[in-house]
Amino acid sequence: MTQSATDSNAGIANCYIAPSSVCVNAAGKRVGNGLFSKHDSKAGESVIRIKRPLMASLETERLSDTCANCFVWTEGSSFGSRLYVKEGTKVQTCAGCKRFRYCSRACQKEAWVRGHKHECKNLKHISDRELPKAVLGCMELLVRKKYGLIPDEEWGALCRLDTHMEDFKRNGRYGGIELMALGTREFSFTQDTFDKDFVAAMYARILANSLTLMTPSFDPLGIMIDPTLCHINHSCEPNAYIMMDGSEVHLRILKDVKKDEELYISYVDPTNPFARRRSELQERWFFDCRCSKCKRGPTQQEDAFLVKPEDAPQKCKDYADSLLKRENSPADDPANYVGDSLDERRMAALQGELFNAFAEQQKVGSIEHAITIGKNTIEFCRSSGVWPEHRQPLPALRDDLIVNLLAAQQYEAAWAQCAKRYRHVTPKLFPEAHHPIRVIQGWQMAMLAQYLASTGKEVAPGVDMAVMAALLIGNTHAAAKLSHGSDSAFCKSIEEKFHEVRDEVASRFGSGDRLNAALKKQEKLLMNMGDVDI
Ligand SMILES: C[S@@+](CC[C@H](N)C(=O)[O-])C[C@H]1O[C@@H](n2cnc3c(N)ncnc32)[C@H](O)[C@@H]1O
Repeated sequence: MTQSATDSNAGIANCYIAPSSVCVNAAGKRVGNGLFSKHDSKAGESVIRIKRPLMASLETERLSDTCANCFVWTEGSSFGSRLYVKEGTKVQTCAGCKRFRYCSRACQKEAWVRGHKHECKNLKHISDRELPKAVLGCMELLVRKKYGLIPDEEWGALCRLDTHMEDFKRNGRYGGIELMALGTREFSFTQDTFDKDFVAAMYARILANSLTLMTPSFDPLGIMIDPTLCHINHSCEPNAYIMMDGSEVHLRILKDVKKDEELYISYVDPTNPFARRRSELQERWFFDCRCSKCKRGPTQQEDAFLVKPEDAPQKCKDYADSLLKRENSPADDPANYVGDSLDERRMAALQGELFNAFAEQQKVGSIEHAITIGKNTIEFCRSSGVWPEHRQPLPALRDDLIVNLLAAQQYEAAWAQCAKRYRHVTPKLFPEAHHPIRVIQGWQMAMLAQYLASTGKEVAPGVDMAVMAALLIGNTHAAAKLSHGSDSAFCKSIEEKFHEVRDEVASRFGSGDRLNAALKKQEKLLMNMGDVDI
């Protein structure tokens, strides 16, 4: 076995593959596999560690500012919270292909040995052509296989992944796949090794099975595929999640699992309502979800309104009626389905309108415009009298609004939204203190508090932003050990900040009762700030 095979399989000893209870046919027979835990595992444990996924391919926009080997994103936008990226990190273009960039000679060398030396000259001729990430990823796999750089065992596992060709034929994407595969075969100079049907199947496999390549703060960078990771089934109430640390991929435990329990990640945003989750899973992964949460139906908090649809305020019903009269009413999209009664269709129409606003907020070019959409839609939800703070897409709208306010340097307004989220949204959506999204949000907020402290402005009466920052960094520090792992670059950077901030507040309050009282006071003020209507 080659070095790369040994490395990439280094950390899967804690799990095994066996028939899954969610992959069953109409007769109830188990027809697909899943990944199971070999031992009792506690929340925060890493049960799989893969040095690098078999294939990873960056988004076109990330090729210019991200290392194609270790995936360090040099230009990230998450306001001050990306301290795990070493200051001054830059990427340099490969002089040959002029497409990929690397942050160091060591990264360039690693990529070269892994297979880039065989594709660099091929890519050189087409350096001015934009190629989709799936094409680049597929080219990489084909070239590495052609030159014997992927062990048979791993290649076999990759080839056993479902191509979903029949599904692609049904949804009309098959033609596009054939076309892309032709280009992939030609650009990679692998016509002598693989026939066109094989390449089309591999391309389809990538589309149907890849996971999102991301930073430790969940900024999407591209796609990745790995035969081991591809055995993990989906659940809308997952007990595990994938976390990246540089090029390393970990499967970490979210909720304690017992020996022989199946491990699940969520392929989609599990905080979305029932019909939206299922529709996304069907569209992108071609299956009807059979997870424990879906089995309970649309009865969970993510499907609840503040009042029953029939009790919605008349003003809200009138507005929904105007949406129902539209030719393409959002209520007709199965992803917005709430129920068949008129009042439920009204709620479906409202929901569709909100998700459209969210899409618009993400699409518009100007930050100011995105802020206006975000604020107006949030205000609409608040005044509707039916929309809970934690029902999507309201939390997603607020998350984006915070990012945009930070980009527009409207720090106090961003803080107010963060306080609202901290108080009313995060604990509902992510009840576990070590939930990685909760940790990322806490860290972002801590950095914002630290910045506001440095301005010396009084954000609200009695608020001491330096102590607030210490409170938030302390909480994040403890939780990040579980969410990201003590050895991760992310956790180490928090650790450093934690010591720095703790020393600072200790110099003002000592380290005993006075400090605890100061922290408690700020926690209370933070809760009050979260209660303000915005
Ligand atoms: C990436 S594969 C996961 C591994 C796969 N079960 C196997 O045997 O290789 C994704 C496929 O697993 C099945 N699957 C995953 N999660 C599921 C769920 N919650 N309910 C039903 N099927 C699921 C679907 O067929 C889906 O297309």
